[in-house]
Amino acid sequence: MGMESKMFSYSEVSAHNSSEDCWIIINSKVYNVTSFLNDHPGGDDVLLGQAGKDASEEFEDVGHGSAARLMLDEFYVGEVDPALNRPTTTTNTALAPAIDIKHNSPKSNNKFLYFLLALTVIVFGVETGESAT
Ligand code: HEM
Repeated sequence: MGMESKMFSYSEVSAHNSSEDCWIIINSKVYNVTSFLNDHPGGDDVLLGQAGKDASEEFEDVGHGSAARLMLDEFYVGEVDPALNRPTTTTNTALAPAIDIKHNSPKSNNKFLYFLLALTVIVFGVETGESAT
């Protein structure tokens, strides 16, 4: 019964995307709502529409009351790892695998690689600028 919470990546959560196994993310917390699908006052279809995804905005937009917020604890299974956090737009995630291949550690921090890339661009920019003058 440790206090530490289980960490999941977005791709791990996204595998739980069916009516037999339905996880959703709300405000960086992961909820297993499989058993709640039939009981949700807003219907199972809206939950299944968000299955395996970040439903923070959708959850807030509905204006869920305190009853709904209190229920969240019941379904809590862990958190999404901030280091593996990505926007829900699919465009950016496409970059991640290509960068991971270049790095031998699976725990590699892509932010650091992006920083190095930015630094390289800046340094080359300055060099080019200097030689042009
Ligand atoms: C674990 C997550 C969720 C829980 C525990 C939950 C719980 C509830 C509860 C208790 C209500 C009744 C009204 C209230 O108390 O505010 C409700 C209504 C509703 N929920 Fe959720 N909800 C969850 C996620 C979602 C998501 C992700 C969506 C949208 C994609 C959604 C859409 C709705 C809608 C549209 C209603 C209104 C139904 C109506 O008034 O006819 N819910 N929800």
